[in-house]
This record gives sequence, C-alpha cells and structure tokens, in this order.
Amino acid sequence: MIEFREVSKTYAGATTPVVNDLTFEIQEGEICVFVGPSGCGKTTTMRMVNRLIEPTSGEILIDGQPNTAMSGTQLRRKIGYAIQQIGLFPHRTIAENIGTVPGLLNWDKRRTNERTDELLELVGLDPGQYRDRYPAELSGGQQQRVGVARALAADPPIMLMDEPFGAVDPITRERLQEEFLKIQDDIRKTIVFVTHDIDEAIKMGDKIAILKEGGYLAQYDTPENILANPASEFVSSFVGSDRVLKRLSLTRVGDMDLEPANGSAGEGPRLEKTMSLKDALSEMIGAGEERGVVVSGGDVLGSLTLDAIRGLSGRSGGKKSGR
Ligand SMILES: Nc1ncnc2c1ncn2[C@@H]1O[C@H](COP(=O)(O)OP(=O)(O)OP(=O)(O)O)[C@@H](O)[C@H]1O
Repeated sequence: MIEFREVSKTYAGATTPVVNDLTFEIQEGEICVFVGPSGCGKTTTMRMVNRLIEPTSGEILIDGQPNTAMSGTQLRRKIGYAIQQIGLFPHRTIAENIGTVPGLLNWDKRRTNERTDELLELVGLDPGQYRDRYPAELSGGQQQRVGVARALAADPPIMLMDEPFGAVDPITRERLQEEFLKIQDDIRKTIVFVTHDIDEAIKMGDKIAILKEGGYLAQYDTPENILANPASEFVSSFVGSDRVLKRLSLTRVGDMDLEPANGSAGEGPRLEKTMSLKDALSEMIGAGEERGVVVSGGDVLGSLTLDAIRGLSGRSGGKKSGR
C-alpha cells in the first residue's frame, strides 16, 4: 500500500505549490491513475513515490514505512518505473535495457538472462528475435512493451508508469492497454499510472485521482463513481459531456440488479452478462423492445429493462454495489 499524507511540493524559486496537500491511499494490487490537465502535478506526484523528487512537506509511506527510510537499493527493488516516450537506452540492446535494474542489484548473468527472456515472452515479443536488437530496430509499440518489461525486471511489487503508452497510434495504444490489463490480472502489482487521457484513466484505473491546476485532488474514487457522481463542475467537464455513455460502456449487464425473467422466450433480445450496457442498449433499441433477457452461457439470469438503464444515467440507481 502507498499512503500520501499531506504531501505538498513547491519547486525552488516558485511561490506557489504544484502539489497541494495530497492525502490518499493506493491499495495493494490496484491500478491508481493520476489524471488531469497539463501541468497539474501528476508527474511530480508520481516521482515523489520513488524519491526522484522530494516533497516540501508531508510524507509518503510504502507498506507503512516512510519512503525516506528506504535506501536506493530498496527503492529500486520495490518500485519499477516506466516512463513517457519509452526512455530506452539507444546504445544498449533490448536484453541490456531490460537487465538494467537486475544489473544494479548485482544479479548473476544467468538469472538476468532467464528473467529477460521470460519478460519478453510476457509482453509478447519472441526473445530469440528481439533480445539482441537495438531499440531503433523496434516499432514504437514494441519499444513500449520493452519499457514495461524493463520496469518489471526485478519483479517489484510497485510500478510507476508515466504515460507508458503515450507515444503510439490509438489502435496500438488500445492493444497495449488491453495486453497490460491481462498481464496485471496475473501479476497484481500496485500501480501508479499517469495519463492526461480520461478515457485511458477510465479503462485502466481501479481508482482514479483527478488532479487540477495547483496540484489539488479534485476527486479520488473508482471510475464508476466518478462518472456517476462527479464531485464538482471541474470534474464533470474534465470527464466530458459523454460521461453517461462512458458509464454505460464501463458497466456490464451482469453488474445490474435484474428483474426475474418470466420465462426466457419472448422478452426481447438475449444479452450476455459480460456485454456492456452500451451494447445492450443498442440491442434493445434495435429490437424495439423495453427489456432484454440476460444470459450466461445457456442459463437465463434475469431480465434487464430500459428503465433500469435509464435509472443508471441519473445517480447510482440500478447497479449492484461494488465494481
Ligand atoms: N524541476 C522543476 N522545476 C520547477 N518547476 C517544475 C519542475 N518540474 C515541473 N515543474 C512545474 O510543476 C508543474 C507540474 O508539473 P508536472 O510535470 O508534475 O505536471 P503534469 O501534470 O505531469 O504535466 P503534463 O501532463 O504536462 O506532463 C508545472 O507547472 C511545471 O512547469
């Protein structure tokens, strides 16, 4: 767990803070996304976790221990770091790049090589083909995969990821996001993820910290709750006027309170429980029906009505509690 306690940062020579009295906790195994407009202090906040930047006041605890009490080696072992624009060393091979932190931690060569190959496979790159290439010989998307592999090298429980998928086209970006979420399902790291893209935040975050200019925490909650109940005008305009649709995309049919199905036939289209509400809505409107039958495999789970979906576009009605 990472705890921010009244953390502020004013850069030398500046008169106003760029990070302002942040207090919140990031739970173990969760992805916490810092999002907000340019200059609101996202990167500064993230870099205070691994002490690339020191706070002016307040403290950051990692598993209950102030990070100031940890040595450089301890911090490197505990915290992986993947940065914007990839940051691979151009004159080192892919294997040497991935082996950077194991090298600093004095791992022997064999262990580092085995780990490198394992990570290349994890991020979907054939070790035989890519291990000895240089970064310039890889596509942007492949380089970003290597950036993620490098951050994972020493198997740190915490990962800091600063716009890790920023430098690629939208389609590659979406693929990288999905691949990474699948990897995270297995590795369950505690992740701080910086982006300025609210859609990426909604997709990647278990929690989202929305920062606003001056480094204030405008809202800290699950994507679901932020979309349902934006805390202020600022949050509401930052998440966008399509927040209702975003929320429908995020919510699965199976997450809703369902009505009993009165027999499975003749009650509108069949909706798989994993389908998003946005797709379910489209099916129901397309079929001209007020309700659909929610199924999982061959079993009928219940019935979903247009009214229940409409209820969701208000506040939090209609949805089961929890994510
Ligand atoms: N080393 C520094 N010295 C002085 N001011 C700095 C320094 N680094 C950042 N700043 C200022 O602090 C503010 C916050 O910067 P930061 O990089 O944390 O924001 P950000 O939200 O990550 O921005 P972006 O989305 O544009 O990357 C900005 O106004 C920036 O100019």
